[in-house]
Amino acid sequence: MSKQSKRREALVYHAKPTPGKIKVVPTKKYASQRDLSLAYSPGVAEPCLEIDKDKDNVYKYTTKGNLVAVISNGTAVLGLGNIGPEASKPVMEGKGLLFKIFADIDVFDIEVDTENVDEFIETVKNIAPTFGGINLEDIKAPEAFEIERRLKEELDIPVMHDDQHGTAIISAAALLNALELAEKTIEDVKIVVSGAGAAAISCTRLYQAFGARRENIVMLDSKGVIRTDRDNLTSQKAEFATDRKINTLDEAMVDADVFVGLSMADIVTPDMLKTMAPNPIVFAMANPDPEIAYQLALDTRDDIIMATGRSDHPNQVNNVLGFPFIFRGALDVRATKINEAMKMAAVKALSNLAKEPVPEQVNIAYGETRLTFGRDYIIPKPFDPRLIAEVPPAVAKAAMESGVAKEPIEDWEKYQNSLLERLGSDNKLVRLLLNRAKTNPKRVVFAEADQLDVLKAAQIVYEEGVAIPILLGRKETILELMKEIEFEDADVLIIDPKSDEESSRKDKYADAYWKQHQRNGVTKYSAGKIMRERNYFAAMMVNEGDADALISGYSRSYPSVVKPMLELIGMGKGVTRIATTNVMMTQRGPMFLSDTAINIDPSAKDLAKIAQMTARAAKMFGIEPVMAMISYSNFGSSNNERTKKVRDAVNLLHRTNPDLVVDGELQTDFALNSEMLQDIFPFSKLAGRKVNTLIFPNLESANITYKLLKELNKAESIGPIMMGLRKPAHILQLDASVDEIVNMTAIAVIDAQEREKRRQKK
Ligand SMILES: NC(=O)C1=CN([C@@H]2O[C@H](COP(=O)(O)OP(=O)(O)OC[C@H]3O[C@@H](n4cnc5c(N)ncnc54)[C@H](OP(=O)(O)O)[C@@H]3O)[C@@H](O)[C@H]2O)C=CC1
Ligand SMILES: CC(=O)C(=O)O
Ligand SMILES: [Mg+2]
Repeated sequence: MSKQSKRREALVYHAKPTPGKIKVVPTKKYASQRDLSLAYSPGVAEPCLEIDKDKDNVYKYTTKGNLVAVISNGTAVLGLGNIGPEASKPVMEGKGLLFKIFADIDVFDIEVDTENVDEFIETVKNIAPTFGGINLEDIKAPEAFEIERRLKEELDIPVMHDDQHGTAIISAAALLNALELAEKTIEDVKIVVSGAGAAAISCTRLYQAFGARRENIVMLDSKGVIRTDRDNLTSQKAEFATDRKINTLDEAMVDADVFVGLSMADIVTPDMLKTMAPNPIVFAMANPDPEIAYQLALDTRDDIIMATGRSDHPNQVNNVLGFPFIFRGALDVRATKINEAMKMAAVKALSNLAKEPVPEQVNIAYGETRLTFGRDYIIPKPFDPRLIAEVPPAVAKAAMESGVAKEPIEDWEKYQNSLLERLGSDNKLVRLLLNRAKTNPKRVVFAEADQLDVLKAAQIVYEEGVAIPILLGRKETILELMKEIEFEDADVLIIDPKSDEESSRKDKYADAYWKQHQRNGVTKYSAGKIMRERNYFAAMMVNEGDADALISGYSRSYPSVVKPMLELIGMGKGVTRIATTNVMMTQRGPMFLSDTAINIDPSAKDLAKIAQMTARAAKMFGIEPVMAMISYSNFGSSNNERTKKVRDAVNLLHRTNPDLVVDGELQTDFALNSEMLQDIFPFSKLAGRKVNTLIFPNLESANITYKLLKELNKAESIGPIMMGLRKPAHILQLDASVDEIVNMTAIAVIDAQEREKRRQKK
C-alpha cells in the first residue's frame, strides 16, 4: 500500500463512521421508569450515602475499580514531539482502546492544557477520586520524572508513567531473552542508549536492576553523548554520564553489543551497525518510525537480533504488551502503587512466556506456521491470549508479597478463569482470518466489481495481500470507479463477460457448460447466452480452475445467486445438502449459528449433516466446536414431531460422530448457561462446557436469531458462510458493508487454502 493510501486509510478510520475510537456504554438496565429511578434519583442517593460513610465503598458501587485515566499534556507524543494536548488525543484514545481489548479496563482519556509541572500535578490530584489508576502518557522528560514521583507520593492509587515503566518492562524482558539467544550476559554487554528522555532513562535503570553495569553504558541525547564534562545536565542524565572519550553515536557503536533506541527515526546507519560486536542486539523503538528501518538492519547484518516498536515486523517491543496487564493485576488487588517488585514480576512473566510453546491460535492470528523462541520471536505477541492469564497474576502476587495490595486474591484458579472470561467480546477472530488468508492469498472473482463497495473491498484485500482479486463487471464502470478510489494502478485482471474482448474465454466456458447440460435442454446457443450472465461466468471461472473462489450476491437476493452456484458448481462429494453458518462476535466470544440461509425445514438427517459441516467450519477458524442442537424443549420435556426431529439428529450424531461434543435437544438458555445445565442435566455431554455452536431446528429460527443479535446487540457477524459446495463460492448479504465483503473474501481464501491442503494430503 502506498504511503498516501495508508495516510488516507488512517484518517478515514479515525473519522468514520463516528469520529474517534471510544465511547461510554451503560452497564445497567435503563428500560423502565423503575430502572431510571434506581440509576438516578432517588435510588442513586443510597450508594452516595454508603460511600459517604466509608470511602472504600466507592469500589463497591461505582466503576472506579476498573477505570483508568490515560493522561497527557501532549509534550512528547510518540516520536512526534511536543504537539500539544488536542493533537495527542488520538494516541490517548488509542491507549484506551488497547486497555479495553487486551485487559477489559475502561479508560477516560484526559488531555491537559498545561506544561507547568505544579498545575499538571494539581489537575491529576483533583480528578484522581474518579479513577482506580492513573496512566501518565507522552509527557516529556525531565518534567515526566517529577510529575510521576510526586503523584506516586501523594495518591493512594497506582500511578504509572507508561513510557517510562511500561517500556522498561517490555524491553527488559526482550533484552534478557535476546541476550540468552546471543549467549551473552547482561553484566558484560556494552550498551548504547540513544535518547535520554522518559523512556530511555527508565529502561536503562531497569536494565541496571537486572545487572547491566553503568560503566558499560553510553547514553546520547539530541546534543550527542552524555559526558561528565557537559554543562547543565539534568540529574537523570547525569546518572548516566560517561567520562570515556566518546563523542558521537558512530564512535559509541563500535563494538557495542546492544543498541537501545528511544529517540527518533533514522539516526542509525548501516555503517554503524557494521561496527557493532558479533550477534548485535538492536532495539530501535522510536515510534512511529524506528531509529533504523527493520529490513535495512536485517539486510546489513545477518547475525542481528532486531526489534522495533511497530506491529508490522517480528519482535514488536512496545509498551502495549505491558500497560494493560500491569494495570489489570494492580487493579485486581487494589494495589496502592506499582512498585519495583511488580515491575520485575511482569518482566519475568513476559520473558518466560516467550519460551513456552505458542498456541496455534497465535500462529494463525499472525499468519505464522510455527512461532518458536528464537531471533524472530523474543517476546510474546500482543494478541497472545496467555498474556492476560499470566502477567496480571504475576503482578498481583508481587503486589501482595510487597505489601501494597489492599484486596488480596485468595483463589488463584478462580482469578485466572475470570481473566480469561474477560477476553470474550473482541474481534480477534477477524484478525485471525485476515492473517491466515494472507499466508497464501488465492485468486478470488468478485462477480459484482462494478459496485463501489465491492470494488473498495477488492482494493483492501489486494493492498493487504489477503487475496488476488479478479474484477468482473462492466469494464468502463470498473475503470471509472478504480480511478475514484485511487486503485487504478493496481495490477489486477478485469473481465467484462458481456464484452466481445472475452469471446474466447466465454466460448470455452459455454462449451464446458453445454457439455455438462446438453441432455437437460441446454443448446449451444443458450449456453453462449448464459455465459454473458456474471454469476454463471464467475462460477465457470472457478469450475475451470481460472479462479480459486468467487464472491457474489451484493446486489441480488440470496436465492437468485445460490441457484447458479448449485447448478454449475454443485455439491461436494458425499454432500446431500448445502447449508450456511454465521459467526457472531458475542460477549461470550465467537458463536456459530446454523443454518441461517438455505434449509427451510431440515430433516433429522439434514440437521446432523448441518452440524457436521458446521463443526468443520469452526475448526477452520481454529475453534473446537461445542455444539448444542436447540429447540423449545429440553431432553424430551416436550414430545412431538418437531422436538423428536432434533433428538433424532442428536442420536444420529452420537452414533456416527462419537467424538463430536454435541447434545440436545436443548432450550437456548440451558445451552448457553453451563451452570444451569450442569445443575439440571448433569448427564449431558455439554454439562460444564462453554457452548460455541448452535444448530437451529429450522431456517426461520436461525435466521431470525442471527438478525436479532446483529441489530439489537450490534454483534458483528461473518457470513452466511456457504458449506457443502464442490468449490469455494461465497454469497454476500444484499447490501453487505465493505468490511463484511472483506471478511467474506478472507473466508473464501481460507476455504480455498483448506481444500488445497486436503488435495495435497491425498
Ligand atoms: N516502543 C515503545 O514502546 C516506546 C517507544 N517510545 C519512543 O521513544 C521515543 C522517546 O519517547 P520519550 O522518552 O517519551 O520522549 P522524551 O521527549 O522524554 O525523550 C526524547 C529523547 O530523545 C532525545 N533525542 C532527540 N533527538 C535525538 C537524536 N538525534 N539522538 C539522540 N537522542 C535524541 C531527546 O534529547 P534531549 O533530551 O536532548 O531533548 C530526549 O532525550 C519516541 O520516539 C517514542 O515514540 C516511547 C515509549 C514507548
Ligand atoms: C508506544 C508509546 O507509548 C510511544 O511510542 O510513546
Ligand atoms: Mg507513549
